[in-house]
Amino acid sequence: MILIIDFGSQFNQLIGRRVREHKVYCQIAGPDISLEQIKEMNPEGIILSGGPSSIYEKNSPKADIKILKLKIPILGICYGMQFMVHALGGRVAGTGRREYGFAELAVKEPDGLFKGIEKQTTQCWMSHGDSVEVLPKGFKATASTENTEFAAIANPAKNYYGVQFHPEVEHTPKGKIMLKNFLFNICKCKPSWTMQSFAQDAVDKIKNQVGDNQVILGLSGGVDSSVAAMLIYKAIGRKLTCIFVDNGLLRQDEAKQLKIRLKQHLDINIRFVNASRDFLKALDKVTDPEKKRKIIGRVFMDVFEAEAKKIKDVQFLAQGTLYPDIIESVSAFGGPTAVIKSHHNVGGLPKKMKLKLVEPLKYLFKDEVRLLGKELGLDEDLVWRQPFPGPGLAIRILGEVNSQRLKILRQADAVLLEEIREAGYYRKLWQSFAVLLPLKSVGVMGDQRTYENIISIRAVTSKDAMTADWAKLPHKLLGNISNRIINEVKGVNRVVYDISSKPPATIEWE
Ligand SMILES: Nc1ncnc2c1ncn2[C@@H]1O[C@H](COP(=O)(O)OP(=O)(O)OP(=O)(O)O)[C@@H](O)[C@H]1O
Ligand SMILES: O=c1[nH]c(=O)c2[nH+]cn([C@@H]3O[C@H](COP(=O)(O)O)[C@@H](O)[C@H]3O)c2[nH]1
Ligand SMILES: NC(=O)CC[C@H](N)C(=O)O
Ligand SMILES: [Mg+2]
Repeated sequence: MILIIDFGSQFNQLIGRRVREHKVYCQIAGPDISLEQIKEMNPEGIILSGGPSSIYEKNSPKADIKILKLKIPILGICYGMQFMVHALGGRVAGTGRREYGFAELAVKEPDGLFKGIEKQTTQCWMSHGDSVEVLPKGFKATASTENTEFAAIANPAKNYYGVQFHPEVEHTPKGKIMLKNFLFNICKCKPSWTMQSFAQDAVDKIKNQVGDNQVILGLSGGVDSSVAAMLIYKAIGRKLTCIFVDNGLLRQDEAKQLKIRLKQHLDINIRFVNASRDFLKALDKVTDPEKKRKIIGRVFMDVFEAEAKKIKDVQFLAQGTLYPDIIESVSAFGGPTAVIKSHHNVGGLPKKMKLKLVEPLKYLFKDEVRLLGKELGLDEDLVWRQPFPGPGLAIRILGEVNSQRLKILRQADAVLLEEIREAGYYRKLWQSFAVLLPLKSVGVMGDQRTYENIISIRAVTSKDAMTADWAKLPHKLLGNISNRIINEVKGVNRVVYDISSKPPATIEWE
């Protein structure tokens, strides 16, 4: 396995992905990971990620410099390389020669990271203000750009490599080869990590973690929690009880349909709990998005704890949390990445919890979970279900959430989904849904003045929800959706289309 030490780069999840694309398992840890922990993990190689800080600043994140004595190959990327240089006695400084975006990389020798890259120059993608000025002993420059003499460095005797640019982004076209060289030629990894081996590993880990205890799992009918349920069921069988919570924030007929479907496809203990009243009561008059999310996280937990009490020996709560849920929710390792929004299952959880978490998917991305689902034999329909957030319609009703507004949004959303499905767009889109705005506008219907609600259509394409683009839906389809919503949903007289990407917007509106 490869250990990635995260200094707060926006791209660290991408590094992980790239490593796994080469069928090598990896884990990401904060710079505060101890030497003992690293030894226990016994990685074949360590990748030090980039980060927003400058190494010569007093409080910049630093890993234990003893990792440089472990005789494990190291690849430092950007800040990661600067950390390594600084720790080994070289010099890093803000030279004023900043580089953002494309740069032409002149490779000195097709060896080490650059093995197989025959061409003398290739493109790379840069994002830095600091540069290496003096190399530590034993290092040489292996590539440079116009502004950066030490764009890539190596100490082959020790298997230490550093790059100032980012090999993990798509804009470095040969980045894949460089990472491959690091993994297979330098670290001598074997490409043996597959979804199958991941599943086996995950099952073993679950067994270890929970022992003879009972586990409850929040089952939403989405792909993540369904896959988590299958893994845990494999590990502990009937000691798993799934709990499906109707929080009153689900889409039209969803609770009913899910009940039927879940029973059909997953032969597992499932309890259905209707807690709509608790959720709606707690959300009464609340308009702030983060408050809504925290309230929902808390009520979910109240329900889970109450259910746990009804079963003997429950100490664990399992969830289908994925890596992007965590990235956006927490300021990673107390450090540099910012909180974007509190996903109900991560940042929305209460600080003190009686139940311990089991989250077998927390290092995976959605497309990986879908592959895993397929591998485990999960029903096609479930594998390809569009994601639906736990806080449900509450974060798609801007402003107050009440039963009247829920009714409007449910109807509009049902029309939208029906049209999207009929037009053959459901699977092509990451998500497609309706949002109810906290505004009214004037219209004229049957010669009468109306003053009614506005629905926004949101449809996006994405690979992993970290970034997303608004979908270029055909005008005819948009027209049909708009017509039908205005005609069929009482209380709506205007429909708009959201044409913002993520970033700078997010997929959900709250
Ligand atoms: N209605 C619900 N009842 C029980 N647990 C839920 C419910 N909604 C969400 N959860 C829990 O919160 C986790 C995160 O929700 P999320 O929507 O991200 O995942 P999912 O529903 O499993 O999959 P998808 O992203 O495809 O909807 C779920 O995996 C599940 O454990
Ligand atoms: O289970 C969830 N609990 C949450 O609190 C939550 N918030 C956002 N999402 C889903 O995450 C993806 C990214 O959403 P954003 O671009 O809005 O951050 C999108 O797919 C969102 O639907 C959530 N899922
Ligand atoms: N992307 C990075 O890792 C940047 C490193 C450092 N902050 C610099 O500006 O050089
Ligand atoms: Mg969901």
